[in-house]
Amino acid sequence: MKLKICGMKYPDNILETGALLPDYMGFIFWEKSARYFDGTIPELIHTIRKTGVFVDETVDNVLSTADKYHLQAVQLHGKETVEFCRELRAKIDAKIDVTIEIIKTFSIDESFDFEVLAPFEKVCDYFLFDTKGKLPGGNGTTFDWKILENYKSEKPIFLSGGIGIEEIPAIKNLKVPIYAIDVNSKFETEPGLKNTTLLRKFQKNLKPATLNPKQLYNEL
Ligand SMILES: O=C(O)c1ccccc1NCC(=O)[C@H](O)[C@H](O)COP(=O)(O)O
Repeated sequence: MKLKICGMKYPDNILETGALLPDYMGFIFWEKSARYFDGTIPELIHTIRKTGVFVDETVDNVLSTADKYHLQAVQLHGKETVEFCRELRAKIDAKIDVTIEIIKTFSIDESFDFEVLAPFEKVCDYFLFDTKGKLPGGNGTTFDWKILENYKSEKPIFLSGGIGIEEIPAIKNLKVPIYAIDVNSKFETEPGLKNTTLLRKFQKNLKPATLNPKQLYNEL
């Protein structure tokens, strides 16, 4: 199971967090966020996929930001449509020098209808399930994961929304194909500043040996 640490902001803290070798690191390119990123990303080991998080941006702005920061993944965290994702996918695929993953977020509450995902299957690489809240993201609350029983797709997901150390036992019992866990505010001392001691503890507790078989395929 992979780990994405989202909402990075400060260069020294980015380096310190990078030393934990997460699989993804997220940078928020939504100006209204307390974690809005407009700095310089320090050099990170290439195995960490730098991920830009966007909320209802234009395709061209997503692409130019991806170019500027050499992003390996873009996370669409607003109400982006299937057509938007298709156009973005086509423009990314036309690039010969880079591959950029598309992660499409869906904000989940008790009435979420998983049928809406079907047309997105072919135009994005992963779904990310976050908790529906006041803000598009970073609300710090979990959703009721029981609703994931309605997820019938084989597409691996990023599980997100208020995840902290206490959630690990429940994560290990989930029967959905989890590709990555996305963490953010539960590991902060202030918005954008991550507590690496706590993150290390989380990583250690999320070890693959204790995952269920459906989750383990991601480790092969
Ligand atoms: O974190 C933000 O400030 C944010 C603002 C607007 C859109 C997305 C944002 N975060 C994206 C993420 O991937 C977060 O990790 C995700 O929402 C979970 O955050 P949290 O509930 O704090 O764990």
